[in-house]
Amino acid sequence: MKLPDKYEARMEALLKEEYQAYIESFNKDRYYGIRINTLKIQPDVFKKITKLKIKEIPWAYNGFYYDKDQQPAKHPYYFAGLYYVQEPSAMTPANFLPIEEGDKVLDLCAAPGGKSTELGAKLNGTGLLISNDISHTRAKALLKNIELSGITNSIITSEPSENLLNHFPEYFDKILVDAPCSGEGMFRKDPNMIKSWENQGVEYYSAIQKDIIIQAGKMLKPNGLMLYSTCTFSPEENEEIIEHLLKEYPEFTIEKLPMVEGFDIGKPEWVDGSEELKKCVRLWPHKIQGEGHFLALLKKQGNSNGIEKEGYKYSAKKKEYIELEEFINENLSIELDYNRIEVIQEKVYYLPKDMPNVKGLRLLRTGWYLGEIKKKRFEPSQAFAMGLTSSEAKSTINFSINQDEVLRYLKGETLQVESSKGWKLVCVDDYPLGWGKINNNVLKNKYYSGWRWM
Ligand SMILES: C[S@@+](CC[C@H](N)C(=O)[O-])C[C@H]1O[C@@H](n2cnc3c(N)ncnc32)[C@H](O)[C@@H]1O
Repeated sequence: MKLPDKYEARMEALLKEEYQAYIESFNKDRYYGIRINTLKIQPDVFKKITKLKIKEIPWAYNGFYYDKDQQPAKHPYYFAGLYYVQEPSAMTPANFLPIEEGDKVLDLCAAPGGKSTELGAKLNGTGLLISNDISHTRAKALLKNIELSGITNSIITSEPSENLLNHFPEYFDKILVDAPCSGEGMFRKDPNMIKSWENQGVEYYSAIQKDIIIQAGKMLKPNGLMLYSTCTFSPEENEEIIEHLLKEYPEFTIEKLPMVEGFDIGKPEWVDGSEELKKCVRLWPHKIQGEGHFLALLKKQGNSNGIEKEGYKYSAKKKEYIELEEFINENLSIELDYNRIEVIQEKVYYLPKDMPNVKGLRLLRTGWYLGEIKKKRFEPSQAFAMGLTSSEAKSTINFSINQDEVLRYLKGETLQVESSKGWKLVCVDDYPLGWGKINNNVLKNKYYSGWRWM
């Protein structure tokens, strides 16, 4: 791999005697990982049911390496949302941000959702997750991953950080800023990053990151925690950004992060910064089995309770959702708080508890999209299926992983299945994949066409 001369010279000047080991890491293979979605399955249970050859990642209790000749994204368990395919080092930011159930969490730069899906799993259906990305196109991929993971308490926005700040000053308990960066830590994984580094380098991103971290800081409640991460090495995008926050905002302190074997500390000497920066963490491809990353956990000191935002005015009217209620009574054993239902142009959503007022924001999703009312009938959505467990459905079609019907279902085929008439939650080994409707032992396939197995 040919790295830009300018880049090599910078890295040599920074790394000195370590530089050779760093450069040699480019001759080795990159590492591949999956992260288990604990909303759906625990890692020890997954280990028992999977045929993938996997090995624990030391810094992520739910992360596993897999061999590169395997294709985990081409497996029905992936379609059931049991795991997310993620570069191993990229598992650190969401794993190291201590989320507690009930927290209000912001993932500011969230697409395509590698970290949001873990934050949502840690919330375990409680609190609120706002996942945002300035890019509308990338936010659509985020939406898919949130839905596939079965996260039901999230709001997906597509806004620049300053707009979010206008809505949410001192509102969040936890914030993840996985900042846009020059991507130096991903050169081995994705050589296309080199071109983009040459086009928009370190200084371009450093200026953006300085704005973003200050805006994020203002959205954090006193006593809240914010994790800043990048997948790049340049001090201008890492220690310098943290130093900038501490100068502008002396209420912030750097908190210690777990140090796993091979992790390196922050480098104050690279930015003429305070010794505190040593509490930041650096991941290097020549020291660990993963790509490059930078992490800093920041606490905002203070003792107010933050600024409570005006709550959302739930306005559910029974006549709007009567078909949904009928569908649930007939097919499911779940209890919904019907006050939280919202119907917009026949589309039915289950809004998060403690939903904030989001008027004026560009929204891709508010809460759990349950389905559509079509001709006085409720038609459940793919996202509804993904947020359920098999035991919550009164009637399922449960295929075992070895049955060829699983792939045929995921490809959208109509299947012959002996079963009673009506809606069925179609599952693989008891994990929901989507909906089907039986009539005369024929399963009409309701798997969302945009997600089909190709
Ligand atoms: C490193 S990527 C995020 C990856 C993501 N956290 C994940 O794990 O899948 C950075 C993201 O920041 C977004 N971004 C850039 N500028 C932004 C801004 N001002 N506000 C919010 N998002 C921004 C980009 O569109 C990009 O998707």
